[in-house]
Amino acid sequence: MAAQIYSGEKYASRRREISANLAKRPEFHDSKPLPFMTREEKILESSRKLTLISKHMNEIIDPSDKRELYHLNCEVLGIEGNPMALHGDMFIPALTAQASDEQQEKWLSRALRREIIGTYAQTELGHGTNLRKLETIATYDVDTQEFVLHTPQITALKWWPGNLGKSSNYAVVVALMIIKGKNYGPQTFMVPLRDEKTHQPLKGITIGDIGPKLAYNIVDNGFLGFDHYRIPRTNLLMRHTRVEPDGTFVKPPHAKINYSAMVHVRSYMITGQAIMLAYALTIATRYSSVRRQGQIDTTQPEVKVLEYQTQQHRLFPSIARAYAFVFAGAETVRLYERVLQEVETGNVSLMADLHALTSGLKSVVTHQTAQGIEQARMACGGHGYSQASYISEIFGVAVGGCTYEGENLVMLQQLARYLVKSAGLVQAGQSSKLGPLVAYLGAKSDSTSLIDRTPTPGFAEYVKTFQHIARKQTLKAAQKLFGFMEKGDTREVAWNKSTVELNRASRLHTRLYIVEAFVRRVEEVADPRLKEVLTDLLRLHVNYELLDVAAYALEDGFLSSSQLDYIREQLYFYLAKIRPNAVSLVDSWEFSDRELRSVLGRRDGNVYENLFAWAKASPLNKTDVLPSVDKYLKPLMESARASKL
Ligand SMILES: CC(C)(COP(=O)(O)OP(=O)(O)OC[C@H]1O[C@@H](n2cnc3c(N)ncnc32)[C@H](O)[C@@H]1OP(=O)(O)O)[C@@H](O)C(=O)NCCC(=O)NCCSC(=O)CCCCCCCCCCCCCCC(=O)O
Ligand SMILES: Cc1cc2nc3c(=O)[nH]c(=O)nc-3n(C[C@H](O)[C@H](O)[C@H](O)COP(=O)(O)OP(=O)(O)OC[C@H]3O[C@@H](n4cnc5c(N)ncnc54)[C@H](O)[C@@H]3O)c2cc1C
Repeated sequence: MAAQIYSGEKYASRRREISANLAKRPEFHDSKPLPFMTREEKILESSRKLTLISKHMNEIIDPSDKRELYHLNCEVLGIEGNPMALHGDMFIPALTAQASDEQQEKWLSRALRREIIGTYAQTELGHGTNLRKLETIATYDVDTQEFVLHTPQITALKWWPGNLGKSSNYAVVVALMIIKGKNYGPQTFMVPLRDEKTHQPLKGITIGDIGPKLAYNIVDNGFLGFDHYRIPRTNLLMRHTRVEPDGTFVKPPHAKINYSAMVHVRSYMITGQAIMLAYALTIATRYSSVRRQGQIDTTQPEVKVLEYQTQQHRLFPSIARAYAFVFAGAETVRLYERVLQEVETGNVSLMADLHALTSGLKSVVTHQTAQGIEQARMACGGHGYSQASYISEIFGVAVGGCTYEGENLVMLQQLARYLVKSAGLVQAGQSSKLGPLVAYLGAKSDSTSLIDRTPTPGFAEYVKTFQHIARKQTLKAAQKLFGFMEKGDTREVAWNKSTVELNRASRLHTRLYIVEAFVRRVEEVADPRLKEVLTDLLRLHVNYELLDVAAYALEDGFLSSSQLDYIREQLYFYLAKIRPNAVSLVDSWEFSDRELRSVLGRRDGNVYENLFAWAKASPLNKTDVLPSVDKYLKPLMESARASKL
């Protein structure tokens, strides 16, 4: 099953080898539990381990293999980030996709060797979503052939970029490019921030950390201001865009090619989110198979809480989602790598499809992942609330994905633009022009679903029902938009009046895609035992997801209430059928205890002994009487007692 999750036996067994290697190297392990450390201690500890990784990487992984590096980072550094998180996640991808060969020779090679540390500085105090209104300006000075970076007001300060505050000495900075008074929109520049020897900020640079956050606190998200700070013309990243010495602007082959680092993260983060969801579910499912509370049959002993249907309903649909997301994530990464290669040859035709797909997936997956992690926390009762479970940290890190790389409700609208265009083609009788991701929009729907009406061994009837729902909502939302425009609203006003419905269409389209990705993967599985288990999980998934959106199919009679009853019964049937495999389904992700960092979710299942040992290790328990008690509480109680006398 691990080979299914990790897209092949090769990587699944490499993960095992890497974990086994690390198990024998205590210097790579956390020196104490992360929840007991201050932010400063965590950053120091993470830097220590990062240095070890850099020194010994070649002994443990193939450094050219991104997935091996990712696994090494998960095991050793964990999810709370590290001082070079953005270096790998965005700085290198930005240089790879946007720097010219010459620039790559100069900077990318140094970045890969970790001679320099970089980040991606785009968001500002005043603007994150609306990139066209960024306020940092890069004005071209023809005389000196330099760009002058400047922060004209407080809202123009870069704000949020990961590892900008303290760790990075370079950044790919996004700024509005002004040449001879003309604004050429957001462009990307390679900018030195700190002296390479002393790490002191360079003259003209104001820089620092923005303070603690909900989670992800090992990362020093930072602020950055420029005071007429000069960089050479050749620091504009020039793989696709160019500015000649005389200030002539050479347009890229696609207007949004500079957004590639964002598309990179959106493509990869689907897998990252699936893994975080699977972390929380591993913890909660293992714990639920140890925790005994209450009886189902009063003549019998107390049961494991995993026997309760409500507990199964709380956890198993999310287990199915984690599998669905990891399968969909593998597809987005493949598409991203393909688009990257095609762009190299000047073919930008798939950029819009990739952007639409990743915008939708990013939004739906992060939202459902956060929901699933929070349910996993609640499934652990009181102990879920303790940081010993580590689920609150997993939630905090994962939920950041709803905001970063484009706020979810904004990114759903990006997909909606694509869907509306497609709906326009359908309306104009040009369905043959629809791309493969939206071809279903042009197909004719049956009048009713055949679920429970015809013997259906496969998933075709379910897929058709999801298609019907997504198609109906897309065409309806587009019609609403066109209707407002026909009545005289500008497109922008009409768009704003239709966005709730448009975003619903985007979600339904994306949920259809996730179901289809799951079906595609299950159909490929050759081993009959694995196929059976995955088919059960997929059955659970389609019934659960369909119930969740059933209103759309009920309102036009595509599904009847008796079909809905059938879907419900199927859901309950598969909850029970999956129960014996539940622990194996989470164990198949093969997370080591080191990687999970959860006292509650350890493989040995010794929950109570482990919790007690953890509590005893709490720094507060080093002394029996805390200084705060001596200083305040004792005098308080003493004076209360004295006043009573
Ligand atoms: C897209 C915007 C919202 C709007 O941009 P514009 O205003 O410029 O565009 P328009 O809305 O007018 O649209 C015009 C047109 O362009 C199309 N478009 C837009 N973007 C793209 C694109 N990227 N590609 C192609 N086309 C694009 C759009 O569709 C329109 O087309 P039509 O006219 O034809 O309809 C934009 O402003 C925007 O993107 N805003 C969001 C800003 C944002 O995302 N900021 C991100 C900042 S960086 C950040 O947040 C970093 C966080 C990093 C955290 C690190 C975590 C990493 C986790 C990694 C996990 C790895 C796991 C690996 C696992 C493994 O390996 O196994
Ligand atoms: C953990 C974390 C890490 C980050 N790392 C980086 C980084 O490394 N580099 C970097 O540059 N940035 C980074 N960011 C910033 C991040 O990319 C932005 O915060 C994000 O893109 C959202 O933009 P915003 O903050 O401007 O939100 P806003 O756009 O202000 O959103 C506020 C609300 O307004 C709504 N809204 C905004 N515009 C519209 C619209 N057009 N239509 C409808 N509703 C709208 C949103 O839906 C939301 O409800 C990070 C953020 C976080 C939380």
